[in-house]
Amino acid sequence: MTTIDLKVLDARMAEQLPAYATPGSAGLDLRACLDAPLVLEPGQSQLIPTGIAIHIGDPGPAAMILPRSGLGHKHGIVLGNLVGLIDSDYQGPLMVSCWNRGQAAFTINPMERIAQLVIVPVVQAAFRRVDEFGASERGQGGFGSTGKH
Ligand SMILES: O=c1ccn([C@H]2C[C@H](O)[C@@H](COP(=O)(O)OP(=O)(O)OP(=O)(O)O)O2)c(=O)[nH]1
Ligand SMILES: [Mg+2]
Repeated sequence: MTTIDLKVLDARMAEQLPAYATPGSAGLDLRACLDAPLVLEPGQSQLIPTGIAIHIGDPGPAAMILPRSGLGHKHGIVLGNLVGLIDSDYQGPLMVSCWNRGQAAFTINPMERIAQLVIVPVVQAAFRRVDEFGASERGQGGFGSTGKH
């Protein structure tokens, strides 16, 4: 288990800090720290505060914000940026871009769970400039190039 510094920016979040719902959960649900219900019309997106900030402080891990499957599949509520990537040196408020890609208006209620945070390992790479790559089985083949006879 990795420990990450967290600031409570909205007092309501003090009672419900992000926590894994089950021992095997990969994601921690993020809540909409709204003062009033927010109606997202079809096609509309809105940046919503989560009431917390995190500082990972180590380039090894990063955090990703992903949609919740139920909201995305049943109601078309996904992320305006598709995936949110939280840098290890970011210290500002965690924000969720909610996008209603569906056909009907959807109301987000205060403190509703709107997305999930996943902590992932990151490899930072240095690039070594070369003129030729060593041979590989795939070479330059891509975009459906495999499995053809
Ligand atoms: O869904 C998101 C995505 C990003 N962030 C924060 C954390 C992240 O570290 C920072 C910058 O995000 P990103 O690098 O994806 O955005 P950018 O458009 O490249 O902005 P910047 O120039 O600040 O890097 O914004 C969020 O709070 N929520
Ligand atoms: Mg950036």
